Amino acid sequence: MSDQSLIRNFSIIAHIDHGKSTLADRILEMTHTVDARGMRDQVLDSMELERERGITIKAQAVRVAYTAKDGITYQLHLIDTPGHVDFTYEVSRSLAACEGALLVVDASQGVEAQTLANTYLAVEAGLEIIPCLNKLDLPGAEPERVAGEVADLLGEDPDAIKRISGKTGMGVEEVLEELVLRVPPPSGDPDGAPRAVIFDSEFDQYRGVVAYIRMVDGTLKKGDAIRAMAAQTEADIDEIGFFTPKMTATDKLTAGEVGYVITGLKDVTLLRVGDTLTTKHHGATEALPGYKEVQPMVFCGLFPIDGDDYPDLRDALEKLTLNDAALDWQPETSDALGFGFRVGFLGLLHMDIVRERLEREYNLELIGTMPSVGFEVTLTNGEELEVHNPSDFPDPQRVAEVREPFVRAQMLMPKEYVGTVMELCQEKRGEHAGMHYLSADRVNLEYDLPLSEIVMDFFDQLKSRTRGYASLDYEITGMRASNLVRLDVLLGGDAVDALSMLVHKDKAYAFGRTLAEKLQKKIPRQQYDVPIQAAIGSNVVARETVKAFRKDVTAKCYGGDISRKRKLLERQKEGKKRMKQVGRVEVPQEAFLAVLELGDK
Ligand SMILES: Nc1nc2c(ncn2[C@@H]2O[C@H](COP(=O)(O)OP(=O)(O)OP(=O)(O)O)[C@@H](O)[C@H]2O)c(=O)[nH]1
Repeated sequence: MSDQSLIRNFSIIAHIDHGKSTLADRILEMTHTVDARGMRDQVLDSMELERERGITIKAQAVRVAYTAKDGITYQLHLIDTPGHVDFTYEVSRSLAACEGALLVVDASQGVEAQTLANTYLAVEAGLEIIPCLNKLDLPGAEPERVAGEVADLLGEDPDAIKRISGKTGMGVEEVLEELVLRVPPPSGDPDGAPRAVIFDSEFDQYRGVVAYIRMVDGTLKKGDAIRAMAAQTEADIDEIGFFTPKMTATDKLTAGEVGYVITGLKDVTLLRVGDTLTTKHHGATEALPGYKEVQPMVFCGLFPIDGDDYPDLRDALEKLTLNDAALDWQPETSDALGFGFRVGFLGLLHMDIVRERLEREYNLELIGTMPSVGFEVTLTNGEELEVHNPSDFPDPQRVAEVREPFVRAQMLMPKEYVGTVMELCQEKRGEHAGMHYLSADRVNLEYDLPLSEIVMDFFDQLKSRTRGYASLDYEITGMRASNLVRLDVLLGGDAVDALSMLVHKDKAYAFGRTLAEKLQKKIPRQQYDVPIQAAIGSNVVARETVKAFRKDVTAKCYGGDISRKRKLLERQKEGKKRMKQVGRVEVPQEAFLAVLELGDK
């Protein structure tokens, strides 16, 4: 089918847990896209980790045939979007492949930070937005209040907003009717030079890179020689098709359609999200707008506990990179931790996911250093540096200016928490940027904050100070000059490079003192006293000592029960697993993250 007037391309956008995947499942079920037997919950979240964590990481696209009440069968493409702040760019590209969006808001919760962020992205992309209040089956649902919030956000009539339950299916059909009526069909040129936007790409071990595309103009056919305009990649189309949600091969995709191409390329960076595909011969000369190379924003060092695993860690990173164009890494040597890699991520969730996959799927035991952001440094001789690792920070004498990334954060919360959240933002060097009421008692607070503070423990603090009631979203707004200094930690007199960090000068002393206290509790007793010092340059700002231990763990066994003794020794070994020998001192993984707990003294 290629009559554009019958195509509707849409996404479902929502705050985390508001029920996006459940609604998608219901739509697939109601349109018989997936039969009852093939139906498992959340068909669209295919990655194992994704399922386990209940979050959507990869955007997916399914073709659905829907016969509306007017008797016409429409071809709907449901494009799933990642639901997390780390993947904003991917969300924006998925939305660029659509003409409409279903905005799902949990009627027992209300408008949250990602509701706003995703709505803004959808408005920016010029989409027709159909709001739905979800989870109406819950006794705690407050559709009237939440309809008011959504109505304010979109300028809609609160009574016209759909009331649905993704769980029971109530109201879902009405939403599809509305979608067919209100979302405009695609309007590209079916006879023009082919142009398709890549809104996702993934690596399949057997088939190579699968690029998810939305045809904007013209036609792409099996066998066509194609070109990715930004990456300058050329390849032939081995297979072209669409998702039902199974991959279903076809001979061509034409303007308005959504599907995939397989080319045999082996590296996702060759077909990047946001790039435009055209044909090599008689192709388009102008790419579709909006392509951007994503930059890693958060960095951390990853080191194998057992140095022999270094080559395995490299292999594992290479494999993950095949499927993750946003992952960036290079070898790093640390005096303390040996050989490892400095890895760049889009954000903290991305970092957690990659670490977990390395440990789980590749069986690696890793020490991860404190996450840090990328800094820009201008030296006194005018030279510019990018610093991704605090231990590479130049001698302060040579530094003319340091700049760090700032974000504009939006925090939504009940009004009684505004005071405590403002206090938190001030502590984290925030600048107030705005505040308004969403409804009588819910407030949207905006602050400009350094990303480095968010990376530390901001989200946890926000959650704990608002008893879980606040939601957060942010976007990077640019670099700003800051007065930062490097704080070093010395164990047994030796500086441990992996524990260095950049902190604001005004906070450095207090920070150093608390950090030394935390480390003193984290580092187990050893055969001798271990002095811990925090220093800025040669200036020691704090000092603590881990006293030598007096008792042997096995001393209590009286040498009698040999199996018990072995067990104890084994347990001790187990506990040591996540230890790293740093000079003469054994340091556990948690010490490297001690700084994350500085807030909750
Ligand atoms: N009672 C009720 N629960 C629902 C409904 N829709 C979703 N849920 C539940 O809400 C939780 C989150 O639903 P999901 O569909 O996973 O939410 P999501 O928005 O896809 O979440 P992310 O993928 O993390 O963005 C799950 O426990 C669902 O079972 C509904 O209509 N009624």
